[in-house]
Amino acid sequence: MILMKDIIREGTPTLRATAKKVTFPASQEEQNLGLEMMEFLENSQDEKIAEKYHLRAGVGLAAPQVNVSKRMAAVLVPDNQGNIVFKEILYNPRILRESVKRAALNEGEGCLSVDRDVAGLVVRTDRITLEFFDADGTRHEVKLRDYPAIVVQHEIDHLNGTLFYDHIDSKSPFKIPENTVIIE
Ligand SMILES: OCN(O)CCCc1ccccc1
Ligand code: NI
Repeated sequence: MILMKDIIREGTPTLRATAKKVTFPASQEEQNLGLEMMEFLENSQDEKIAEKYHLRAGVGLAAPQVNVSKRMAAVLVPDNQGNIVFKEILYNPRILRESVKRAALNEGEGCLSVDRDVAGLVVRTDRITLEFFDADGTRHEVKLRDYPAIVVQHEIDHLNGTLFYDHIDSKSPFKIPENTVIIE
């Protein structure tokens, strides 16, 4: 199982690298990694298991975070009632369309690879059309908005070596740009 010790932190080069596309069908190793990343998210969101294994709660995990520079990520997004609204293992995720409207989480963002709080709004796209492939190479296209869309953008950033705080306006971190919805 993936533990916090397996998650690389700032300063580890892979976190700033551009990850490589997966070719299909994904190898057994790539399929196992996808499932292990999803298992980590489920464990991290289970109070008892998270406490037992000292896991930080995560709603997403990208392969570069476990030092594998491949374009794959797992997302497990709950709503405010704890019901899962988006659960996928994404291979070669790609944003096809972005709304003009922007969105940011009211409380900012964090990252399992960043062991410090970085305050400020992370302004992203409110609605996206996402293309991704599953382990068999089957193409999927889904429309996402608000929190699930924010999480997917955070994970795709990891595949391009971008971290959430790269988006924060250091001069005025809490300024709300035009046409931006704040998500509680
Ligand atoms: O890369 C995933 N990870 O660092 C866990 C945190 C994910 C995440 C946190 C806040 C907003 C969007 C996504
Ligand atoms: Ni992250």
